[in-house]
Amino acid sequence: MSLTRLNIDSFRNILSAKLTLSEGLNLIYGENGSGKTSVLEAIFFLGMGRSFRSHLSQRVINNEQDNLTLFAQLNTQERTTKVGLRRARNGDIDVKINGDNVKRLSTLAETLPIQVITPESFSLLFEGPKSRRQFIDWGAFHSDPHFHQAWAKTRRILKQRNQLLRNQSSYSNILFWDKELVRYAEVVTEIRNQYVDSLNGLLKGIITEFLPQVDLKVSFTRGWDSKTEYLQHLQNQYPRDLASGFTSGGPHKADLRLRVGNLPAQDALSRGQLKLLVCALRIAQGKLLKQQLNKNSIYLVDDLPSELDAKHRQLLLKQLTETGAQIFVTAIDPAAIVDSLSLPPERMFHVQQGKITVIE
Ligand SMILES: Nc1ncnc2c1ncn2[C@@H]1O[C@H](COP(=O)(O)OP(=O)(O)OP(=O)(O)O)[C@@H](O)[C@H]1O
Repeated sequence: MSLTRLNIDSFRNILSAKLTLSEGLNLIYGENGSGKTSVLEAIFFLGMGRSFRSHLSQRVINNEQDNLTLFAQLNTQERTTKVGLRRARNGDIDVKINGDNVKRLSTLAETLPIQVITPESFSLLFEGPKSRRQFIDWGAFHSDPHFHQAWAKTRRILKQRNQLLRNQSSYSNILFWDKELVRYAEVVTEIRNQYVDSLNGLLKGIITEFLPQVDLKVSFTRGWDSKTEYLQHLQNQYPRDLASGFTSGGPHKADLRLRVGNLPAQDALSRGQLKLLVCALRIAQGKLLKQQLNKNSIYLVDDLPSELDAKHRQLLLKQLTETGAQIFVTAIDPAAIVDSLSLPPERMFHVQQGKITVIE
């Protein structure tokens, strides 16, 4: 799976670009503020309907325009898919796949499995469990078609339950919802657990190459006491939940634990090593998707050279290219990437003040 064409209109400082892409490595280079990250962000926006940089989608629309439009042609072995997205400043969003309107944005995500590695990816390890949960859920979503609905139901019921708690409802009123909650929470937890298990196998090999001295342990915690059935847990916690107005334990508290020896990974590793760990996790996800569904991810790697020495830059590029995935990397100095590759990148783009030229 790869993007063969990408049209960007009115996205950040890119007014108009029509790009023919390589199915292998695409290098995007240019000065600070030229628009390199915006190209990656546009691809992500097309796949996810949102930005990886800003929660406010209207920020990505060019300041002088009212709408942005993105279009891509996606090739798999079997077919060509055309994906288009238009986002207006008033919040309206139109998504089309092969000319047909698409209602659920998850349809887009299924079509485009995108992996992002940015300098902010460290948040995967630092920013509490939410981003680690999102990491697991990226894989759970792609590896099991039941995940999306079960997780959406779980969140809906949790919201309902919290409302009842805030209304001081008796447990007999809440019990009905708890039984429903348990049904979906078990599906979510089982898929997540299996996913982390499968990932672990692949991760070991990658870590051995990237961080050979590091004794990394990755484990999944489901979000409530490991020895108690969820229904029992909810019942036990009811008085406390009633006082806080919030369901304290459950799949909304699941986490991925990353430990080196006896320490959390972020306390044991340097910044460069953390970057490699994040890359290893993302590469393992891509490899697993390929193994499970024969689907390639698309990698967006912003500012690849930063924090890495030449040897690790080389290793990372080698591992990324070995996934067989389409890769977009940005760098200020193209030599930092070109010199780390045995073959030149398949395509190079130079970005200057939002204008993109292909380097032949
Ligand atoms: N909505 C917008 N409309 C117009 N220009 C914008 C908008 N949002 C951001 N910009 C500008 O777009 C430019 C592109 O920024 P971008 O982050 O893509 O650059 P970059 O090449 O990745 O830079 P760096 O190397 O510093 O990370 C910035 O100069 C920014 O000020």
